[in-house]
Amino acid sequence: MRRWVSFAPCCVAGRGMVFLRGVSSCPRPRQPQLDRPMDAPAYLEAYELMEENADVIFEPKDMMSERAYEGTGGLAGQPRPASHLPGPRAWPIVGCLPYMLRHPAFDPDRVYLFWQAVREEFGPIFRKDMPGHRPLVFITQPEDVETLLRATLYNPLRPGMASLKHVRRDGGADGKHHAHDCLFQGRAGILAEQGQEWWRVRRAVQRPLTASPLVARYLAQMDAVAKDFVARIRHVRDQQTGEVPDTFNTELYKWSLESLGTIALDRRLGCLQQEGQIGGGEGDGGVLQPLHLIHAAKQLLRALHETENVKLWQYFPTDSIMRLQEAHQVFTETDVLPPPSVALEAIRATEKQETTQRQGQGVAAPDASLLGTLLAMPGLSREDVLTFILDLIATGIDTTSHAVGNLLYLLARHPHVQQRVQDEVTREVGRPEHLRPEHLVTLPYTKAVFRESLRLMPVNVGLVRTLTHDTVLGGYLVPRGWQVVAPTMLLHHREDVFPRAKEFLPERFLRGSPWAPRHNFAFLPFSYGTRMCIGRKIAYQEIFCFLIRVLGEMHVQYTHEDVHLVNRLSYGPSCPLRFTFTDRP
Ligand code: HEM
Repeated sequence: MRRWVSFAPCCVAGRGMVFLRGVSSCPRPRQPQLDRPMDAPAYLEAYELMEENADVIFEPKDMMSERAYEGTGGLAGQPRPASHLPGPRAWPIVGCLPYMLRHPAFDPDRVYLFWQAVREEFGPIFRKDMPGHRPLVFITQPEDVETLLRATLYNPLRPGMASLKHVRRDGGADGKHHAHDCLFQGRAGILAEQGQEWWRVRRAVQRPLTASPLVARYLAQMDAVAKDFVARIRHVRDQQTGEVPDTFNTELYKWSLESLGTIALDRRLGCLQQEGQIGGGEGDGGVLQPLHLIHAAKQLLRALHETENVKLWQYFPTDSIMRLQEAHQVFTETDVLPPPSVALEAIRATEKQETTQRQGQGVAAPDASLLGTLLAMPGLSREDVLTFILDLIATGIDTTSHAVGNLLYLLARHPHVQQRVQDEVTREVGRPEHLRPEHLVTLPYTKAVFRESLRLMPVNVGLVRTLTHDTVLGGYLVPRGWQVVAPTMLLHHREDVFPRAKEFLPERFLRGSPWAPRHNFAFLPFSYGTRMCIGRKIAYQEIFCFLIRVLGEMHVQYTHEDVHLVNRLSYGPSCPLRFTFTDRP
């Protein structure tokens, strides 16, 4: 069965009001109608909350060119009807499948090559009709991305994750009763839910997840994980050549799970222990062993990728949906597997601890953990917290491990950039026993390198929204209910927006650069608005601990075949990342 890409949330792309400020000098192509449902006051709150929690990862002063974008802008006159949208020929029932499957650029692992070819043939906005779907509109101009995201700001409907919803909501693929049926109570969590139900949870978890002091409380643990990863590299690399084995992608994955576990599960899991030492994680009370956990997390992500791409599970229980259900249970059920689920166990431990610490009812202690804060949050049930933690695990592992893998690859291929990062890290941070929050904000060049790596080799496949009202995009009136996709690769590689777009030029993200992006909505790695990535602060902290510790101690080289991106739940590397690590003096 051939696969075609779907848009899982983490594939999909940020910043908050930074952009609103930064964009003021860009011409406003069109005035999108704002979807502000008068009968839904909760959504109105979203706007204020977004402003308060504007992304502070990328400071506007560091970030954007003030130059106006000189693109084609809006089209004068009446918009054309959607029926005039260009695109591959669509046949009754099969849509444009025959065109796609016969196209020389079509590769199910690299769908962006096909999209690029279609853009060349049909222009910057095109329509793709697929069997069983409403028409899908692809937009590749930053002005249209701005229109789309502003138009859906108050009610960001993101399609996808139907299989996760099925497993959580409808009692699982096998139709049997599972313990998690009562856990999820028919609710599917922020990844899969839309509208009021999505917002009910998102508004409660938004503040703790994006509050700098709370995330910074985990800096010491994430730093310890990064240091353990350096030791792990030394352990797994060839002692003569320094080259790591072709399982290194899995090592990155272990780092990511271990690092995320410090905040999401409030514990060290033990994924980076050397083989001889692997047992239960620290303070685990007998929960799953690290290797089982890694296996379950991998199975969850792989199965989710499959179920989101081939949806035969809607008609009968497929192997992929059964695997998704099985992996999901590993994190939730207490009676299926003898070791209690790691997520439930973490919640129980936190509840026990918090009950003794909490003075008043429903108020978390000032230094409460993320789990403790969420459990004390009014309006969030214990089941909501569990579901949310699972959502963090589902989205937070392959995104950061792929981002770091891509970054190491680009640094290995550009030794002069690597040298500059190392010089900056040595000068500004050195090799302290413990990293402090201020260390992470004194590395402008390293930040620029991180951004440029997310531009050239993005993690997110694209941003997707279902239109909640008719919207003019690229001069066409696209009807409400249609899905619109902004594919990252096609935006990030535009020569007119990113001069010398094919080159790795971190300087473009430094102030005053002649290669600076020409439009703010062309580069949204964490998306924009109320539905933007909620884990971006965590991702940033994890990745900077990694960079400081690994590049502070080692040089990285890569001598094998070129790496390109393949689409999974997020874009990942096409081959094993067999880096060579040598110790710096
Ligand atoms: C480099 C790393 C990452 C990138 C590039 C990234 C990017 C994204 C993007 C583009 C979205 C979709 C936003 C939209 O539809 O507008 C998203 C959503 C999300 N991300 Fe991330 N992400 C990263 C890391 C993480 C991490 C580490 C976590 C967890 C700790 C996480 C948790 C989530 C969740 C839960 C959502 C869904 C939010 C919602 O629907 O309300 N992400 N991310």
